[in-house]
Amino acid sequence: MGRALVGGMLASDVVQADQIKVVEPNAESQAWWAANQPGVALTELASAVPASSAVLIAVKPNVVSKVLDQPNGFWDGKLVVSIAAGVSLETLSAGAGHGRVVRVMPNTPSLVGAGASAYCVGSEVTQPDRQTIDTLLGAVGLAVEVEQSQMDAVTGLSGSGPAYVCLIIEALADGGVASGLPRSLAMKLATQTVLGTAQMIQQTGRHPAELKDAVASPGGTTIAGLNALEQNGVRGGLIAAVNAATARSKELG
Ligand SMILES: NC(=O)C1=CN([C@@H]2O[C@H](COP(=O)(O)OP(=O)(O)OC[C@H]3O[C@@H](n4cnc5c(N)ncnc54)[C@H](OP(=O)(O)O)[C@@H]3O)[C@@H](O)[C@H]2O)C=CC1
Ligand SMILES: O=C(O)[C@@H]1CCC=N1
Repeated sequence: MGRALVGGMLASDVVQADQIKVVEPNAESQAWWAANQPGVALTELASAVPASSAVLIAVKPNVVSKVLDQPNGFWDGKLVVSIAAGVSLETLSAGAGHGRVVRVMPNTPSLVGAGASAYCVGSEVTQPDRQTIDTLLGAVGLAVEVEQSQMDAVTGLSGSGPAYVCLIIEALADGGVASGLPRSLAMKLATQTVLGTAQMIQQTGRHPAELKDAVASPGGTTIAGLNALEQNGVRGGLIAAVNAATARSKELG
């Protein structure tokens, strides 16, 4: 996720590579950064943080407190931003030793400037800090401020959502193959159908149910397909997926 955010921010020109320092202990990941983002410096936490105004923590949730556990005053004057699922503002504040902390839930389409991020802020976050967050996240897609109480549900919906949509696209393509299309054509058509439908909903502002009805001709193909989806519990399955991921985000916290 850290790669997607940094990649998206660099592509949008909101930051330059020489403004970013990456701390990454994993040798394979270090090699990835060197090969794919050669302008970004790989360094250690002890030298990166003192030289930075803002820090983005993109490690797994159970590692966040370990990363924050540094000598007294280490995080003073730094805007500390975490993208870890379930990790609360209170945990971030306790680890950083101040309330200039931001909890963000981004998603992977940030890599191509089409992300959806929600964030909530700690007690000492200033208006300029909010602008910084809006600028950085806004550069890679939609950025909205929410209440912390909404973050687990955001995680279950938009944080995990790209995986659900990928599964849907893959399954649509499988259906095309099962119905006789070559794999590459089926994948192309499935992907463009999901993209185009999302754009149509966004640009027309019309309700998805209305747009769905417009596709279904009486006695036609679409209503036969919709009937199969309902019989197979797709709607209930997606609702259950968001609920399960929301519950898991609560557990991680
Ligand atoms: N993937 C996604 O779509 C999203 C993820 N997130 C959040 O982003 C965070 C990262 O997730 P994800 O990118 O999937 O996980 P990854 O495991 O791919 O990335 C985490 C990276 O942090 C490294 N790391 C481990 N310990 C440290 C440390 N002490 N200092 C610096 N780096 C360290 C890991 O190395 P190593 O592999 O050696 O452990 C790894 O390269 C999680 O908290 C997750 O909840 C939020 C939104 C969406
Ligand atoms: O699966 C996860 O835990 C992370 C958080 C949201 C998306 N990926």
